[in-house]
Amino acid sequence: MTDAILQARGLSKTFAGFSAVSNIDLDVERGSIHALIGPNGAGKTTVFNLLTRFITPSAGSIVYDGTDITRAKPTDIANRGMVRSFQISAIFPHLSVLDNVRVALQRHLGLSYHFWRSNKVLDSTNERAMALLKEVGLAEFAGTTAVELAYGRKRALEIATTLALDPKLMLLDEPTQGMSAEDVGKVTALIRQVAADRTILMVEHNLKVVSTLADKITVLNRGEILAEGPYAQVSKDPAVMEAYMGSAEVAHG
Ligand SMILES: Nc1ncnc2c1ncn2[C@@H]1O[C@H](COP(=O)(O)OP(=O)(O)OP(=O)(O)O)[C@@H](O)[C@H]1O
Repeated sequence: MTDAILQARGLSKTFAGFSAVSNIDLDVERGSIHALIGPNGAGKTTVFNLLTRFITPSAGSIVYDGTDITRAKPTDIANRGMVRSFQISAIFPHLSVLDNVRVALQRHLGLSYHFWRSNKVLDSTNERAMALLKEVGLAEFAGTTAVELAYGRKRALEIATTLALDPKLMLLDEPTQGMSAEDVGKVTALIRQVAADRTILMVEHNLKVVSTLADKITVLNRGEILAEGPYAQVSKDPAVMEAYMGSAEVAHG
């Protein structure tokens, strides 16, 4: 029996008559890493925006963890544990790495700014913030100003601030984009680690990352699902190969 934490049915989005996403059914299994791939303009970002309610579907329904969220507010969804990586991870560049995670924790707890400023409350989040930094391998950078972090470590900090919201389902938007091969390897390992007791849905252009991490891959093309399954299966699918032919992503692979 399947246990989908996220289920979309007949999801569609039309922009001024242009059908960006049409009639998509998606099942994200609890505890899995699920990747959304496809050539440029395939509709991946639109699907992410629909699932997280940044935009409203023209048709279809979305059920998250047993609740219909088709009309829910993005913040309600985040509070229920479906968190998109950049949603709270606008890193404050001039705060320390530790303070960035503490701010995220305080936001999760819904405490007011003034309350947050009390030393007692700050101390109480210290321990949890340090644990999160440890989890993403940034403990030794706790006192570093965020802006000074190398690029790969900034993404690790983003993941830590996302983890601060205690997500059940994390949506990662191209987590390895623009990274050196070394950083790609590190972030891949980090994603695998944080996925141990969570579900991950990711848009990712790097096919090597996808092939390493994803349990299931949904391939989008022109707003529709072209293929779905494990990497070994979809990568041999003639329709997928044709859709990728001549597209930039092949080079990334
Ligand atoms: N707000 C909008 N208004 C009009 N058209 C849009 C809007 N957002 C997206 N589109 C169109 O919908 C299609 C899908 O775009 P989307 O950004 O979801 O694709 P994508 O797969 O994320 O592409 P990329 O890999 O280039 O980021 C594109 O043709 C795009 O131009």
